Amino acid sequence: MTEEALHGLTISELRVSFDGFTAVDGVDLRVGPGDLRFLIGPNGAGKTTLVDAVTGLARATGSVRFGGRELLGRPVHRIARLGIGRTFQTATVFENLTVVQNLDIAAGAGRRPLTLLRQRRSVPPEVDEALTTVGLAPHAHRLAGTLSHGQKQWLEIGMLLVQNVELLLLDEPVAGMSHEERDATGALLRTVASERTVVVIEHDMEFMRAFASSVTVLHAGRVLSEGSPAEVRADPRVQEVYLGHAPERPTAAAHVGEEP
Ligand SMILES: Nc1ncnc2c1ncn2[C@@H]1O[C@H](COP(=O)(O)OP(=O)(O)OP(=O)(O)O)[C@@H](O)[C@H]1O
Repeated sequence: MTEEALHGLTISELRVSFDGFTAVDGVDLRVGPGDLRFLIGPNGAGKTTLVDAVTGLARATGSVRFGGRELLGRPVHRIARLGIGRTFQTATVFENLTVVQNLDIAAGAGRRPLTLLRQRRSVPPEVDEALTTVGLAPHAHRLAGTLSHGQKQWLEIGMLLVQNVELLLLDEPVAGMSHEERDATGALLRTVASERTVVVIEHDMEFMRAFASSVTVLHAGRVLSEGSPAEVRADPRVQEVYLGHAPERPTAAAHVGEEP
């Protein structure tokens, strides 16, 4: 098996229905390692449901393969053990523990709770590395509850890194961030994506244009368009979905995602 076949994400004919309503309607998606794929689309397009299906939270039919293994049908914790991790729009960190303790707990999922909480003399190397990667080394001993919204998101990404997650699925990681935090997050995602597979659900089109290496547009549970940020911006179908009408001039494509 090639390196790419081993680590890429391949979704085929994915379907998720809720009481007869089909939220994800036959999606095919291929994301290779080293890709920073943005998943965009209007509200209700099925983005979160797709990620729920990949991570075992939503029952689905079709196929989702990662690392050469089928994920559909496995329980959530087994999917996590295969190196798949996600973040939610609201960061889920332990607010009363320090940054380094949060990372330590994530890194030592198999260790006993008391061992984890005991004060350590030194920081494990993978925790140290994650602290530096996500830019939280200067805040290592701060309580996570005192971090800014953006810093909490970075901590969550760090918690995935210390678990050796190879496929990261991030739900609107820059929502509510300042411009500086957003740029720092983009740079972080690029670093992370150079060694892992990263899928980002996003509504922030400016952020997408600045940092995506490829984009998939979902609409009504289906893939509407796919390509580079420039290619999807130039796609009249994408314009129509976002603006409610086809662009009058090709240059209007520059405004995908902005209010008409
Ligand atoms: N548990 C559920 N039960 C019934 N319908 C659901 C459920 N979860 C999602 N849906 C419906 O499925 C559709 C897709 O929702 P989903 O949250 O995946 O969209 P989204 O693209 O992530 O939207 P947003 O950008 O607003 O988060 C919506 O119509 C939603 O109401």
